[in-house]
This record gives sequence, C-alpha cells and structure tokens, in this order.
Amino acid sequence: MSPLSVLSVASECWPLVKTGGLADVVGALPAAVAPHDVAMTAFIPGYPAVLRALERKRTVHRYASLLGAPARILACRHEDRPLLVLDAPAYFDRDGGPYSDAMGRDWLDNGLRFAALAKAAADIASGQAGVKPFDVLHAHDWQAGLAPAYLVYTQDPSTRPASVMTIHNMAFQGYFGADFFHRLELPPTAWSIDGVEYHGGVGMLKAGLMLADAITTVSPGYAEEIRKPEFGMGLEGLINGRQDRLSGIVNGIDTREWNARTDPALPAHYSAETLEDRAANKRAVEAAFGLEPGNGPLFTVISRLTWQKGMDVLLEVLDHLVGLGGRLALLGTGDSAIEAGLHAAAARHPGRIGIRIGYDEPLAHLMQGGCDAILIPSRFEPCGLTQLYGLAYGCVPVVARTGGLGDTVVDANVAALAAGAATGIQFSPVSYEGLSDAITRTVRLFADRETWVQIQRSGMLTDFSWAKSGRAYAALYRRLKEHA
Ligand SMILES: Nc1ncnc2c1ncn2[C@@H]1O[C@H](COP(=O)(O)OP(=O)(O)O[C@H]2O[C@H](CO)[C@@H](O)[C@H](O)[C@H]2O)[C@@H](O)[C@H]1O
Repeated sequence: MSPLSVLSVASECWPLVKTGGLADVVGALPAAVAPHDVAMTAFIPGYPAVLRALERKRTVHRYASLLGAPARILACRHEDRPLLVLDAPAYFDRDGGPYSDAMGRDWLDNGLRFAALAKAAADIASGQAGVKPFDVLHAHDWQAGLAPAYLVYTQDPSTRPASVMTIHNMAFQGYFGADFFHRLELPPTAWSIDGVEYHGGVGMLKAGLMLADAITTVSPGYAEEIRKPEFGMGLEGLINGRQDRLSGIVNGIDTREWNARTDPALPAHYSAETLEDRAANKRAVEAAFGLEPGNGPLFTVISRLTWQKGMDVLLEVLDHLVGLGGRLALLGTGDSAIEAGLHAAAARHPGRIGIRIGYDEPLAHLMQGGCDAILIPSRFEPCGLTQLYGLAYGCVPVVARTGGLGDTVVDANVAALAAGAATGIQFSPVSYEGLSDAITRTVRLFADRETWVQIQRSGMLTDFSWAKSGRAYAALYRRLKEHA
C-alpha cells in the first residue's frame, strides 16, 4: 500500500508561527499521522518570520497573479518534514501578527489574503502548482475555508482530491461582504446558499463546511455542542444538515515539546514518581511573578484574555481565591478591559497575584511545570490544549464542563476518587458561583496531600499523546480516498 498524501493548509504552524492552539495542532499532525502511512505536507503563508526561519527553499510554481498579486509556491523541509509556503509579498510581507498590525488592528484585506492561500492550496492539491497531486486536502479554520470551494468550483470533479474541513473555533468565521465575491475568481454558480454565499456575503468557514467531503472538530463533545444554537454560532442548521459528515477527534499533545522529564524551560525535571522535584519549579514561578511563599495552591492561567475563555468571570473570583489562601500566576494577552481588571487585582493583592501581559512560550512551560492547578473557565472550548499540558505536567486542571474540557478531564467526584481515576475538577456553569465553588473544592483537595498527589499522578499517566487521534485522522483520510 503506498502512503496516502495529505496537504494540510492553515494560517499557523508551530514552531514557525503561533497565536494559539491551531498552530500546535497543525505543527503536530504530520508526525501524528506518519505512523499510519500518511505523508502529510503542511502549507502555510510566507510571513516574514516564516521565510526567515526556512533554509534551502526552492520555487516550485509562480503565479503572475494570484487573486491579483504575484506569488510563488516555495518548497523546503522543516524539522525533517516537507513544507510548502506561499510567498506572496503583497499579502504577507508585513510587520505585526498573522492577522493584525502591530497595534492589534485586523488587516482590512484579511479575506483576500487567506482566499489566496486557499486558492493556492486547491491548485497544489490538484497537482497544478509544480508538485505531485495529493489524495486529500485538509483545511483548518476559516482562513483555509475556501479551499474546498476552489476544489469544487475550479477543479475537474473526476480527479480532484477529497477534502476535510476542521473547525478549531466556530467563533471565527471569516465573513465578508458581497463585493468580496468578485475578487475570488470563482464562477457565478459558487454564489449560492449551497456554495460560498452566507447571509448576503461570503462565509469562508461556511463554504468549507458546506463543500468539504468531511467535517471534523477537535473533540466529540464540541461536535455534539455545535449542533445547538448556543454553540453553533449561526451555523448549527448547516452542521445538522451535514451531520453524517461530521466527527470529533480530540487533540493530542506533542510529547516531545511537552515532556516534564526533558523540558528545557524547567529548572527541575520530574516524573509522576518524583513529583516532589516540582518544588524548584514552583520557586522559579514565584520569583518570576513576585509571589510570596504560601501553603495554599498556586493557581495558574495561561490564556487569551477573552470572553470565550471566561476571563471576565475569573476577575470576579480573584478576591475569593486569595481569601482562601490561594495565589495566582497569570500569563495572557487580549481584551484591554480584562487586562486592566487583572492589573487592579494584582495591585489589591501584592505577593498573592502576579500577572504577565504578553506571549511567552518558555514561561508557559515553566508555569505548567511549577504551579499546582490551572484554571480554565471557558464558556466554550472546542478541545483546549492547556488542560492537556496541565495533565502531562501534574498541574491539575480546573475546567468548565464544556466541549473538549469535559471530554479530557475526569472530575474528582467521590466515585472517581475512590477508583483512583480523577484527574482534575470540572464545574458548571461558568459564573461566579460555579467558578468560586470549584476553587473552594480545589483548595480542600489540595490540603489532603495524599489525594492531591493521586490526582496529579492519574493525570500524568493518562495517554494524551497523538497516538489514538493520529490513527483516527488517518482512517478518515483513507475512507475519503476510497469513496472518492
Ligand atoms: N500568553 C501566552 N503565552 C504563551 N502561550 C500561550 C499564551 N496564551 C495561550 N498560549 C498557548 O496557546 C495555546 C492555546 O491553545 P488552546 O487550545 O487552549 O486555545 P485556542 O483558543 O488558542 O485554540 C483553538 O484551537 C485549539 C486547537 O484545536 C483548540 O484546542 C481550542 O479549543 C480552540 O479554541 C496553548 O498552547 C497555550 O499554552
């Protein structure tokens, strides 16, 4: 059996470019599916940092005009895997982040930038951009949402590859006005409710969900939730209509990057058998955040500071957390009102609450390796990775019972504790009462050392690697190829 070839297209890919969990997953997938005879090539935009980081790039295809601007497809190897990059200076040669300028303002032409990525992906996957055709095109989130549409409307149906659309976050849909349609170089038939049209404009995620051969999301729990209006964000009707194409495959974590035995960001390495060695990491977190020592749990939060992540509710419970003897080390960026609230809380509780506004990958590793519990009060969470990193590092997750959080953390209820199966604390609803009760439970459990260590160990011994999910993606690709 020859390996199945898959082109995975996304706007982020760890370690080259990352703003959130999408990058972790896109970066880890090629290695996850490789043992199952799937050869995956990632395809990402040529942001300046990406082009700088890559060596020995060769041009495999040139566009005089890709949706109006010249572009090249570059091929290279990165971390021993094939990688394709869209070098289109008019779209991607800019300072700032992948989606916004240095001030955090979204680029006005984000629709066109990522439509160009999607169109190039469809050309590559179909063998029209200087490389061999692929069996399957796997598109991630709205930025790649038009790729299945370009396959359907611009490629020969008898030879085009199968497609998968993965939802990492339904809240971002890539919606643009009707005028935008004329920039896409799609045939008029694409302007239809069964195509890219959505509420009188262009829906990029909607197009992918409507036209891909299969839809996945990143946990079974979220796959169920998005069928309901509270979570479907307007797309629940479409999702229900295509339910036979939908499945939930839970994210794994890259156990080479996240390994407490070897992590270069940790002053002290440890395992489930040597948890006492974490103490040195805790001292390092306390020093980094200006925290006084204490007997209660040291909580951490590593998050985008947004409504999705329940960070407004976190602000409400901070006095309660400190009142119970807890401390908090928080790392994040996001809404300015939430950042201001955190600064105020840190000023009220010096030595008890320390915050770092910004993005810092090594610090995130240290916090998982030194703090006692990670708070994740998300209102919705397609999968969530920080609870998985917490499990792997003995940093007990305290999570809202939603989406992938509910699927991956075993609540420390009486039965689970008796069975030695508990790995964290779940709570519901995401409100002052819900979260403050969860913090109270955590403080009590933490005081019972034996029980706490058992919870930490059970988490660390859980299999959160990509093994199972890599197999599930490979099986899906294979089914699609067979039924193409
Ligand atoms: N300030 C900071 N400094 C350093 N690191 C930081 C950071 N803030 C966040 N991170 C890191 O960014 C990642 C966040 O991943 P999540 O899965 O928790 O959420 P996100 O909403 O970005 O992802 C979306 O996609 C992923 C992938 O499918 C889903 O798991 C998730 O539910 C969905 O919302 C983690 O690796 C975390 O450590």
